Amino acid sequence: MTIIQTANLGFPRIGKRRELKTALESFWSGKSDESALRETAAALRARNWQRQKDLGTDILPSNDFSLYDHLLDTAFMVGAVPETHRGASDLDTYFRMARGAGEVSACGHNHSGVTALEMTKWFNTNYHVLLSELKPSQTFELAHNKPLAEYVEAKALGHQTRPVLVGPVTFLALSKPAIGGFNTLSLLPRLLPVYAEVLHSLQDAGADWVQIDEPVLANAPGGQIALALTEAYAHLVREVPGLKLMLTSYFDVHDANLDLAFSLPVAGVHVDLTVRPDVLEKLPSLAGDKTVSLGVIDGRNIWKADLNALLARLKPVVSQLGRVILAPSCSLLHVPIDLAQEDKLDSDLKSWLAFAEQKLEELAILKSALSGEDVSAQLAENAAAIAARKTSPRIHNPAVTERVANLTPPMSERQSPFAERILKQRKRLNLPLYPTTTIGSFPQTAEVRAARLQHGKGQLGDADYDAFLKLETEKAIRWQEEIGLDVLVHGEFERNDMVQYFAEQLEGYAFTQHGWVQSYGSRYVRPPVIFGDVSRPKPMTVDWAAYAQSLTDKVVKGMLTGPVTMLQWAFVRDDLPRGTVCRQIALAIRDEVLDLEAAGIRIIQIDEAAFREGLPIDPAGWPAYLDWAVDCFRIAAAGVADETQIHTHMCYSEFNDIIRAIAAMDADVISIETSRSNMELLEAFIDFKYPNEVGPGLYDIHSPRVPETEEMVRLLARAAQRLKPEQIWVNPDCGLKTRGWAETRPALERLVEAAKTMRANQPVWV
Ligand SMILES: Nc1nc2c(c(=O)[nH]1)N[C@@H](CNc1ccc(C(=O)N[C@@H](CCC(=O)N[C@@H](CCC(=O)N[C@@H](CCC(=O)O)C(=O)O)C(=O)O)C(=O)O)cc1)CN2
Ligand code: MET
Ligand SMILES: [Zn+2]
Repeated sequence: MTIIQTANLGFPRIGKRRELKTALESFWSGKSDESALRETAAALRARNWQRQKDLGTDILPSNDFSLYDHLLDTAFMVGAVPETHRGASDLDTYFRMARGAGEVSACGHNHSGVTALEMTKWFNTNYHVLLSELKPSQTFELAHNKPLAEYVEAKALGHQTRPVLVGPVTFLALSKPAIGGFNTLSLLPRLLPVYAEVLHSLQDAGADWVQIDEPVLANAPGGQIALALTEAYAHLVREVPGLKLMLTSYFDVHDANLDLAFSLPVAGVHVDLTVRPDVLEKLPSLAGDKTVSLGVIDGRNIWKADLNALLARLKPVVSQLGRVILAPSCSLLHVPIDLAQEDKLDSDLKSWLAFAEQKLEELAILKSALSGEDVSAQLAENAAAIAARKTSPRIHNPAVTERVANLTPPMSERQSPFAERILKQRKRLNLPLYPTTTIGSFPQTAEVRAARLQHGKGQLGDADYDAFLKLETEKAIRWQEEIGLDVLVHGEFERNDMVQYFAEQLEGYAFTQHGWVQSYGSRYVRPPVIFGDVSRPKPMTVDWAAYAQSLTDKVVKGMLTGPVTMLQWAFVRDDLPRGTVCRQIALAIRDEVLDLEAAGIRIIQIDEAAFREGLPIDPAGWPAYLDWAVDCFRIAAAGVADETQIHTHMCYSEFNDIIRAIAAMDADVISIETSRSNMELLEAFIDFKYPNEVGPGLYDIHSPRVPETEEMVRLLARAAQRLKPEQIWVNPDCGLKTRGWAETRPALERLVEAAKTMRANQPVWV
């Protein structure tokens, strides 16, 4: 008889009503103290444990909570704290690492100037982790035993938990080497004793299992990862005998790494079977005496699982295994908490969905069914919902299917090659060398958000809200004119989020009221749900763009979110290939682009912030993805005349390996992030002889720090050594929505100065 248990790998931290965001932002603004923040955090943890238990979860995670980010917690645990970031208290230090520090004074200078750690995407998700910078002389110590504290806290509440740690290899692999040529994995021997100490303390406190997450197992084998994993787990199992380790992979697992994971001396291995369903049948032969944890419920999407289909596949495998754990594929951090809060969702659609809590219920039903209990009623209900969704007429729009089927290659082609188009554009736009612009959004101030909230609640009428937004837009236009920016933006004041705003105006999408998912720190998003064929009933941005353009003689850029990003930052239907869904969106954006052009908008920016994030983790899947992703962008952009200039924007620009695809998108101008890497990211563009124009981001908008003019001139000069001057645009590295005006004003004034300095210093022959 197989022993079957359910487990969760991690529960969302933010609270059903974003209690963590409220508590953090109140603490940061000085409105509440550390004890209030800690109290909210403890209440959230207590509630989460109890709730998971009530939903039938046998194995509860602890240390899955974080005040900001779990990778930062790991750095903090092992004492990887830069001297420069030490603050008045531990918590102060922690937040200085997360957010940087230093008030911007009236003169716009940041006098203490502690910069935040670099952020990067957590594999292919929209969650960001903070990267520690490690030097060859780095040492580690057990500085903060948070895993123990949270284990003990749960125990005092009557819960035996399975603490969660980011594994030592993943931590090192995601750290930044402080000097070139240094491999952070070489620090493993110094790190392992600290991990052993943590594990010992957990064992002494009563833990029998610990979950160690090594999502690096998803990466293609290479470097020294396999060696490091072998060394790490030999060491930890030897040093802490008797404590069982559940080695956890998720998001994907490379075949060679699967064999490796099962060859390590750990007691259990977790596999994400939603990304690798084919692994299920291999498990009985791989398992040996290990406990396998089956990641069967999708932790990245919000569709109800087909429980009957799952059971049919699970039954024969489970009977061959001595002990199995049923689990979500990954931490539930990436999905909203509770569907029951959504009282405005259409009831059909709602019956097709499962959020974190509902996913745990699904696990409990699976366990009961596999244990021979009668859950026929629940299974019948699930079958009915799955069948209803498959056959619902609401998800199909024959006109959309037909339009996608009728796409032809010319629809992805601009009229003329870049070299010809650019001449026509220069003539029409008449911009100076080193044209200055911004990425689109201006500060979403408390006032702007409050007006939107009031409008949503019906307390501010449509006309008043519209008048308010028009005034904000006009002020932004006037100010841009005043400081001398060349290409203006309307400021995006009317938008809640760059994806949600468009999704709300498209058919085929649905929205939640409370479906928040953490993106980084206290910044959350509410990913829309693509449930049906996507189409655009009417123009979405034309009125705002035309209004802004009517205020000025300068060029105002139209601002759109591209199809790949619209797809990537949504919960996407799983009954069509992603490439097909993306083509539907691309056609909707194409219509918008053409309407903007017809309304006299001369530059149209199509943001593809999530373009890189959409790459499959396994490079074997890259060509197929890039093929449709590039085509979708081109479908969206290519309908315009040569004279209309198409811009795109990408943040997190690790471009070296996909520069060909970036060039193939054939945007006339691309703005990218390069400021934190001192223009090194431009290397890809130079090596490739990138032909089109580029706006290398001159300063990091994620920090309140205001750069000096000279700093931006220096960066521009570096860019000018790498690209032709007439290729270069001058802009920040992303939108300014999370910033305040206090730092935005001086930063952009200096950016304009920097461009002027560059123009003045041009050799005459240019
Ligand atoms: N989807 C998405 N992913 C992205 C980005 C992005 O812009 N969008 N940018 C990159 C970085 N990630 C980010 C993620 C979120 C935010 C962000 O600013 N989020 C806002 C929410 C944005 C939003 O949806 N705002 C709504 C709802 C705002 C809100 O919470 N209103 C309050 C009341 C108003 C208030 O006092 O704030 C409420 O409803 O209770 C609106 O403005 O209408 C936040 O957490 O605060 C920024 C960057 C990568 N991924
Ligand atoms: C995350 S990319 C942001 C692009 C958008 N146009 C903005 O400026 O906010
Ligand atoms: Zn950006």
